[in-house]
Amino acid sequence: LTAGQLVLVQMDRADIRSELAQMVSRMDDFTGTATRVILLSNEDQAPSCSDADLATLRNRLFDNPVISDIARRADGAIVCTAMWGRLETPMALGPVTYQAPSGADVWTATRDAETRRTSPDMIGFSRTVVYLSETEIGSRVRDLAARHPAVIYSRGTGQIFRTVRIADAEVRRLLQSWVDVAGNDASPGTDRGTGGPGMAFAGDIDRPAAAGMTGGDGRGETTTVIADVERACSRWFDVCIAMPSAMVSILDQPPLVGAGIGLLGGMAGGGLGLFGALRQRRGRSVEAELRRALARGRLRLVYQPVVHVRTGRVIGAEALLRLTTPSGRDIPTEQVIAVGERVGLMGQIARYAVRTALAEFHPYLTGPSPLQLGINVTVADLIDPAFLTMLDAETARHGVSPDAVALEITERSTTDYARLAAAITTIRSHGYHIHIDDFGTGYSGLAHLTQLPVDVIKIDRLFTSAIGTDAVSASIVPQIFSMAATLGVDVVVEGIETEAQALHLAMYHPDACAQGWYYGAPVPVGEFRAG
Ligand SMILES: Nc1nc2c(ncn2[C@@H]2O[C@H](COP(=O)(O)O[C@H]3[C@@H](O)[C@H](n4cnc5c(=O)[nH]c(N)nc54)O[C@@H]3COP(=O)(O)O)[C@@H](O)[C@H]2O)c(=O)[nH]1
Repeated sequence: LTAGQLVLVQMDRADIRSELAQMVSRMDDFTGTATRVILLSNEDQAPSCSDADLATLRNRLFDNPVISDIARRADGAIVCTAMWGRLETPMALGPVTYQAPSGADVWTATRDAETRRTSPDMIGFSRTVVYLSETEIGSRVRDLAARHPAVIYSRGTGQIFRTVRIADAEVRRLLQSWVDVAGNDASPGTDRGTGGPGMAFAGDIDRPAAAGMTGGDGRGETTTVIADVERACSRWFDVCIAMPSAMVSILDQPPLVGAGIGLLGGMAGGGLGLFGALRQRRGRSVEAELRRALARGRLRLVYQPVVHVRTGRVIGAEALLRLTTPSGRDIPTEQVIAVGERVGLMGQIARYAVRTALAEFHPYLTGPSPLQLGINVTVADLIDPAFLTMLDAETARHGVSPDAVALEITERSTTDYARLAAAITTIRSHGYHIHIDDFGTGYSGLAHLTQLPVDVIKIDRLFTSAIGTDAVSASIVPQIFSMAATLGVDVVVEGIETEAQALHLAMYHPDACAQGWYYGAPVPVGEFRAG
């Protein structure tokens, strides 16, 4: 086993402890705000869901950006919310994921593996349920955890609430077992748990689950193994955060390297207890494909028409990324974007998309009746001045007016709304448009939307799939339209698939624009028809 095959990444413990302390203090902020809002709302005098009650809840919502909605519950169902008003059909609350010692019910964020959509955390006590803003929490946690993976869990029960940059199910399971062993005896405050990783390590090292340490398939993949963990717990709430403080990356291992790693783990004992193996073969192969495709210009774009509902006229298009492997396998775009986000390639993807889209779609963006092209970018791109410089250069190069380009914000988080709002203002002053994508799933907090000077909101297909049915989510669509009218922004309805949905739109929202398979699937530029 040569030294070159093992890289030990030992992070600075002092750094990690200070980062943990900050994270715990942020968590205390969120939970403290949610608790205050719940207690205040429980004491309100007006009857639940009366006009006066909803008005009070709305004011409270505007004042608390970490909350994305405040709801009243009765008989295990949400009956009204500050954002959506009284629901015609109460929305049943699923089983709680955790009951805090205080008696509060907690539903933790769930992420749909298929759609990658995240539902927010909710905390309920008595008649009030607050929805924590996924955007706020996610971005602050991601901020602080930018350099480290982390797992957030209950000290009382060891239940994992959330993992940050720990995607592999196996590691989650192993962290869970570490939490089970070490979590219960952690003392409050930002001190290191006394259980220590060695305890879990002892049980895990020989298990087949540690297969990452047995050498893989010898094709030279990298395996990362978490070797040691630091953690800190809130003094006030039942929440702890654990971060790996040492990781071992095994590079280009020959088939028998695992034996060596096992030996190293054995020698290091509790101090460097190897207690988890990360196998990310699938993720890594998508990453490798993505990197190769970016380097060789093999990423493709397809274009989906956006139509004006009343006239049926194509008024624009959205550029959507496609990755096909040399062997002809299409990798789902959701997966490509997830990997791009995880490995920090989104900036490159956005630049690639801008250059490619303007180069191949520019004939539709110039001339007497230019279309408008939506290009997906992240918040990080919007606030990067170099991105705007590149965009200006590319539009000028292809003779495209900035007015024909809309940047669609796909990332569901931001670190700083004031900064994002300032960046949006600058970009719009150059003539570009800003669209909020997937409205209803991310930036849905009213308080946030009013801070962002955007041109269009695109209603997520999650809601439009219910159009014309009796589902609760269908009743949300008219409310989004009235909110958009109040804010003076236009609406694009996404995911229209059927004639019935299109007719419904034509009847009730004829001046909206829409997108979906009914009007046209995403196609390569050569197959795009504007007429
Ligand atoms: N940052 C970037 N994100 C990108 C880019 N290209 C795409 N994306 C985002 O990836 C997500 C998945 O996109 P995709 O698989 O392309 O799916 C899009 C459409 O194909 C699909 N669609 C369109 N019409 C319908 C429909 O009628 N029914 C239905 N079930 N699906 C439909 O929806 C996706 C469009 O989503 P949106 O962007 O929200 O309008 C997606 O989140 C993309 O945003 C990229 O270059 N950069």
